[in-house]
Amino acid sequence: MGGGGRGGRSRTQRKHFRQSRENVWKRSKSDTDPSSTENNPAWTPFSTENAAFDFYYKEQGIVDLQQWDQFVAVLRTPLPATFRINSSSQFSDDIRSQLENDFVHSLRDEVGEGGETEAIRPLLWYPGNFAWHSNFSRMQLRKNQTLERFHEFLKLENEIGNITRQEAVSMVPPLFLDVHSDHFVLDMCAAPGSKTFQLLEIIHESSKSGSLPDGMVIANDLDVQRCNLLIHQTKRMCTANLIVTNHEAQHFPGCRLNRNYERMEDHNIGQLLFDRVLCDVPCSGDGTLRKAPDLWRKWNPGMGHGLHGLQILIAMRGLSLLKIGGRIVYSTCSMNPIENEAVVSEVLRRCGGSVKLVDVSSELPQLIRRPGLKRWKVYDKGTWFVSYNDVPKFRRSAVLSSMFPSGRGHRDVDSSCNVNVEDVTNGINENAGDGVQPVQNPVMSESDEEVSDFPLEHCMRIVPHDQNTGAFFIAVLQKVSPLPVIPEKTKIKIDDQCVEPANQSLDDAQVQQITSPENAREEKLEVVSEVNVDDNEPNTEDMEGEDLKAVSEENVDNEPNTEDMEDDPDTREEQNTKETLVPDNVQNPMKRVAGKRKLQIQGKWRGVDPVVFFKDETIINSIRDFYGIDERFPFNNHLVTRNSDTNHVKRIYYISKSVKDVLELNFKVGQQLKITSIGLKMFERQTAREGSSAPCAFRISSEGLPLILPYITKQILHASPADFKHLLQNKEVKFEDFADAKFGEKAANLLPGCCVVILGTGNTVAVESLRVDESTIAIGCWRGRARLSVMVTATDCQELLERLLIRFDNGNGSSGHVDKSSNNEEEIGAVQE
Ligand SMILES: C[S@@+](CC[C@H](N)C(=O)[O-])C[C@H]1O[C@@H](n2cnc3c(N)ncnc32)[C@H](O)[C@@H]1O
Repeated sequence: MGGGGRGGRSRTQRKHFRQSRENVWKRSKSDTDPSSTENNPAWTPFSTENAAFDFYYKEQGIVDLQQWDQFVAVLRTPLPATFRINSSSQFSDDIRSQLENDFVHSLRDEVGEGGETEAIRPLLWYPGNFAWHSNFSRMQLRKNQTLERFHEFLKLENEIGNITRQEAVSMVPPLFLDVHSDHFVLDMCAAPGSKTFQLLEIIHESSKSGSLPDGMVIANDLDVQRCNLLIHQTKRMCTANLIVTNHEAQHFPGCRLNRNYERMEDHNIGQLLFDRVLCDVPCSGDGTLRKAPDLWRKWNPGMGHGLHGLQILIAMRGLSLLKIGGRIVYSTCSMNPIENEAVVSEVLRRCGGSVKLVDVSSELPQLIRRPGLKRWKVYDKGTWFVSYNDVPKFRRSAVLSSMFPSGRGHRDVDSSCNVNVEDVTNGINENAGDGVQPVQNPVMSESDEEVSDFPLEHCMRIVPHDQNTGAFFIAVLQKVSPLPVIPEKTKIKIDDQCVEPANQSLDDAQVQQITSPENAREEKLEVVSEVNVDDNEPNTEDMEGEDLKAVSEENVDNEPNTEDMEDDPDTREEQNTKETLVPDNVQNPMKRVAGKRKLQIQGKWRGVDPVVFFKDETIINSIRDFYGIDERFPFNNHLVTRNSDTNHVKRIYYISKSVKDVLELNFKVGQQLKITSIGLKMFERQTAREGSSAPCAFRISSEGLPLILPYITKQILHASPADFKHLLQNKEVKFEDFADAKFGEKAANLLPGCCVVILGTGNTVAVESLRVDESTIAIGCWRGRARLSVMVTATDCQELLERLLIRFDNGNGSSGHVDKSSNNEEEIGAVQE
């Protein structure tokens, strides 16, 4: 958390920021002797002392002074690693039983002192006990040999998507959103996507095999590279109900049809409004000090001040996009009241009774939380202010009335417009910044200390020493009526600094579409290419608040080994995706420039792959016929591509009805949404080098298989566990080498090309009559001239083998280990014959 805002930095600021980070590392490494600390879990190369921090938060009273020592002592220790089982995974029960029956005992025996240590245990407050706490820090998991098997398990399951490594407190906000499977949810600041993943899990939880929930999630983030991380994270979920967008949350498009259009057209949605909004805003991130100890050196009170204005704007935009009766959760991983209670108060003030703070004290009762603060002060340049009245005029551009409990004075000053979004987005506010050292004798202003009139005790503060976590702030708000209307004449300039008047709000339910500055910046060139996400996943665990490296744009998607496949010219082109500058006056921007990739345009967004409905009947019919796809599986308007040249389509994505409705609306409103990723990769162009005798040019992707599986009637085989395992272990098996000769024969009788192999129960006679349901295990294969080859990644093979071994427990001593040697690290493909 709190790493937000980098997207708005200028190049020079980014350079300074990088340099200062590097200096922190250099300084701190030379301060310490790594050899003596290597295996010490408490070791950190950073000093965890910061006098300004103690001074500031003691005065703010975020914890009772009697508890201060305990609070900071815990804050200075490394954070225990926590993780969550994906509740919608078909393997969630297997994983849980593996944890309970194996790891709980083995880890306790191995590392528990005298056996009493609870090495790993479920977090009782998480519904269904899907979330788990370990007593080991990330460093311990990496370094401690006895934990190796557990660490490997976490890494593998995380990669597959069966579990997500995520900080415990970061799991809390989505739980208070009360999401239902038919909800439209907006995750405004979503990257790297751990909460988006949770939201998707909830939406998918009760879906039956082959059906999709009615709801959907739009995950938005300002930062393109972080968006790519999010796409990678959520790809593990295999969902057709997700759109990823790339906007400034405070300017998120309204997508509202005008009234004439509404009358003329029979459409599903007239405006993009949401049932739930998650507003996990960029913040100073001091709640993550336990996992990001370098923050101790950098921390100063100004970090929070600098983000306050942006946080209000984002929350207000979220509220304006929320349906009446809908819920919004505002959260930060900061402990600073200026980013928390002050923001909530200002939002309530602006909404004038149309929004209420919800008392959720009876929800998740096992989660220990503390009430929000009702009183706090504002610290600026050596002075504590208890009221805005005492702030000298020359400091009023940095110290805003909205920062105070009463918010008094905000009507006199256009407070939010005084905040430079560029600065606040960066977390750098020169005016508000303070030195690290506290002033020895701070001045206190004269006025009486203010107390908020709002029921801020309904906000939740989670503190580290209550349940051995990081710190978090959460407020749950409900929109009970339309937001206050803005009189026509006060619909003020909408520029980078200010979306709305300081004391009034734009409600999309009432106000016609606004022209956001972002919409106007059509010329912004950012290459966001179709699923150009590195499968060699950077560890996105707990990335909130961390500076992220760019994700490779090279497409190493879930493709079979290219060595074995014919080179597809289109693939080559897409893999070399790089921004190509096209002169502004170019007539047809989609035209190919010799040897270079065309500049993609998605509506008004240049440099972004377009989203196009795929309607090529010839291809669709060939796919339907080849796999015998049941007519009940809806194709019409559910297929999209990211290539407007439909003759060269490489991948076809499947979208749910909810996503389709949003996409259709987006076309009608002039493509206001800048879509980075949409839907589920369902089909992928594929030919074998052995000569493309395959009648269908498209294979089914591993992500799409679970959804379409119940509707496939051709090119499908049921294998006995022995043959299924044989396939997974060897990756390619000659037809005559299968244990079950009939199976080999059936494989040989398939049409050449992609096919699906389903794991049977062991009885070779009965397997054909098995019904496909949520528990069915199936893999994509390639029927070549003489053999079957699996078309899933080595990691997936390994995971499936482990599951098989646990399920069937055949006791033959086979390790089930997959030989990765003949393959590219990630991919297994149909092998040349
Ligand atoms: C606290 S992190 C979000 C963590 C995320 N919700 C999760 O659980 O993985 C804040 C995010 O806000 C993004 N951000 C910063 N300024 C933004 C803005 N103006 N609009 C949208 N996103 C923004 C940052 O790129 C960052 O990814």
